[in-house]
Amino acid sequence: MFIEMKNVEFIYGYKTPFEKKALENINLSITKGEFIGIIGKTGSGKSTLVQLMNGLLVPQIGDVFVDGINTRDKKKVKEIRKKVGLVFQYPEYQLFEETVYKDIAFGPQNLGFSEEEIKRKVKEVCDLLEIPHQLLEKSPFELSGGQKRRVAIAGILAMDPECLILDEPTAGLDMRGRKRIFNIIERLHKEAKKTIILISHSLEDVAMLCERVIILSKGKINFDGSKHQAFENVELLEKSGLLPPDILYLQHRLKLKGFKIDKFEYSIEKVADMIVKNLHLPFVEEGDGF
Ligand SMILES: Nc1ncnc2c1ncn2[C@@H]1O[C@H](COP(=O)(O)OP(=O)(O)OP(=O)(O)O)[C@@H](O)[C@H]1O
Repeated sequence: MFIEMKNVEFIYGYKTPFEKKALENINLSITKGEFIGIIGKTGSGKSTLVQLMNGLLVPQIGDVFVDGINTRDKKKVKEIRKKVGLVFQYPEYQLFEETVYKDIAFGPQNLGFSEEEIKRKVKEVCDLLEIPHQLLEKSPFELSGGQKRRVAIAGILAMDPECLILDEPTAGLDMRGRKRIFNIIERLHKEAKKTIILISHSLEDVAMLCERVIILSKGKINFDGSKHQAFENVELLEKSGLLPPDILYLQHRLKLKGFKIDKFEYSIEKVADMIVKNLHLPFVEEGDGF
C-alpha cells in the first residue's frame, strides 16, 4: 500500500475555543499507479485530506502512512515530501522566489540535489510542462494564470515524486488552459507512471480523467469506488450535495427518448459519435464537417 489512512480525524484549532472538526473516521488505501479524483462540496474536507497525505498536516487521531512511513515521524518529513508532491490550489502560495528558475529549483535544492542535477531537472520539467526557457529568468508574478500553474507543478515535479496531488489545478483557467494542464496530467500518469490524486469541482473533468472516485461529505467519506458507480448514481451525488456531470445528464435524457445507450461515455467526443450514430439521418455523410 502506498498511502494508507487509518481512523483519521483532523481538527483545526485543536484544544482552542475555535476547534473545527474537518475530517473524521477516514480510512483509505491508495496503491501506486492509481488515478483518483476527490470530489465534494465546498468545505467537505478535500484540501485537508490531501494535506494529510504528505504530512503537511498531521491528524490528532489515527495515522497516515506513506510507503510505510508514519507522517508523524518528523525525521522522515523530507522523505515523505519526496514521495508525495502536493500542488496547492493557489499557485501564489507556492511561488515566492525572484525568478521562475529559482522557484522550480527550490525543491530539489532543499532535497540536496547537486547544481548539475538541479539544472538538468529544471530543464526536464520545463520541457515536459511546455514552459519556454526564456521564462526562467522572469519573476513568477509576471506570468499568466496558466503559466503560473505550470511553474507550480514544475516545482513539485522537479523533486520527482512518485505521487502527484493536484488541488484544483485548473481553477480560473480558460478552456485551452484547462485542456493543456489535463493533457500534461494524463501524460504524467500514462507515460511517467505517476500516481495522481486530483481534487476538482468539475465532475466532468474527474469523470473524464479518473478511474477511482472518492466523495467527501461533511468531513467523511461518502463513497469510494469506480467512477461509473459514482457518477451513474444520481441519488448518491445529490446526497453529497453534487450534481451529476452534464455529459451523463444528457445521456440519461437521450436514453429516455429511446436512444440505444448500453454504456455511458465520459468524453464529449465519444458522446458526439454516439449521437451521430444513433441519428440515422440519410443526409449526414462522413466528412461533411460534423
Ligand atoms: N485553517 C483553518 N482553520 C479553521 N478551519 C479551517 C481551516 N481550513 C479549513 N477549515 C475548515 O475545515 C473544513 C474543511 O475545509 P477544506 O478546506 O478541507 O474543505 P474543501 O472541501 O477543500 O473546501 P473547498 O472546496 O472550498 O476548497 C471547512 O469547514 C473549513 O471551513
